[in-house]
Amino acid sequence: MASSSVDPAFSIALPKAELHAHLSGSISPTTLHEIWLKKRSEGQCLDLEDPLAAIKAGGDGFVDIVSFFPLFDKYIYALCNDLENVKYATEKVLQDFSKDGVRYLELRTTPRACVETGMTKELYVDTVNETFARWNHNHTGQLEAYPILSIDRRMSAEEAIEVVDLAVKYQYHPNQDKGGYVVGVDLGGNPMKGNVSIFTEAMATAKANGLGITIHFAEVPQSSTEEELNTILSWRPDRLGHCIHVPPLIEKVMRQRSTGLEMCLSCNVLSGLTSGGFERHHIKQWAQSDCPIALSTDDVGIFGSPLSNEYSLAAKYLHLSRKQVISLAKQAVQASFAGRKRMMRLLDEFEAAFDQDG
Ligand SMILES: CNc1ncnc2c1ncn2[C@@H]1O[C@H](COP(=O)(O)O)[C@@H](O)[C@H]1O
Repeated sequence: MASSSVDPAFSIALPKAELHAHLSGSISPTTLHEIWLKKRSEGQCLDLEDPLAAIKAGGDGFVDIVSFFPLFDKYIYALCNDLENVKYATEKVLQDFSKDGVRYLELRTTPRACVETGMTKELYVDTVNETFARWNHNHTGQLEAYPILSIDRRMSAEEAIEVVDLAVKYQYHPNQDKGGYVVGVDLGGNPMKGNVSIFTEAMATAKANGLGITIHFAEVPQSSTEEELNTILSWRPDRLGHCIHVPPLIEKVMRQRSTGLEMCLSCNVLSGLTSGGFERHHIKQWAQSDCPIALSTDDVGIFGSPLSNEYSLAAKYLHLSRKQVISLAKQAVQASFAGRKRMMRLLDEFEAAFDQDG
């Protein structure tokens, strides 16, 4: 492999670890379109617009953040409201990440129920876990995938504990094959909603059971009060996602702890969560710290930027050589909840091949 610039072929070939992607936001418009056609042929979803028209970014790929969150509740969840389609969409998402050269994936999802189809939260998690189990079994040596269960900020304390209980029930234990693949718990959802302090008990239970903890952090000014951020830090999270509006004192603690950071460039820029475009993205400030950075896609089905493109963007805006891009990919592995040894080996092999040719 010649030592030239970071082009798309290089970014796809790079063995990548994706740590911050939402299952329902990673379903491609094409897959949603297929589900929509199937449902319509069965006389369902007749009032729902074609996903190929409904999920469209505006000019320059801009996605309006106000209509972003309702897109899930009103649209994507109406299509993926039964176990058959949840399974189908999950398989398609795993295939899409694999095609993009992702070799390790932590995919987060919120347990969801639907009375009309008989889908319970437990059946939802069971179906997702089973799909991951089958994938990992049938694709050894390719993409290795693990679910993370998300608590939504709108949930009650009891609902959050229910999510953690499911995560424990389906937890991944590396040395004993119990069939579970869940490696962690996330807190996400609309950052304008909720009071995070009610989730302290749920997070303590997750931690006590050895699950990884990752939290959406300082996404908008309203969710960036010192009170909220200090509450989250008191849970000793392993990783933090987005980290846009971090006050200096909080930043100091994160740097001291070398907390893993999930950075979603396209999501932040295209949704207007950050200002100043890619050029002024806060990844530049964190690149100078000891915090491992995991470049991530967040919702590739909506923002349309696969992980390989996120690496190309980082190379362009941080002015990275191929060697430095490989180091960045290793940082993501350092922050992962499983599979580190295998991924480091893959990246070392990739680097050695690159050294020989370059
Ligand atoms: C700006 N980025 C974001 N910030 C916060 N939460 C987000 C998000 N993007 C997605 N979600 C959360 O993920 C759910 C969809 O996937 P699952 O149904 O769980 O698989 C959304 O309902 C929202 O709660």
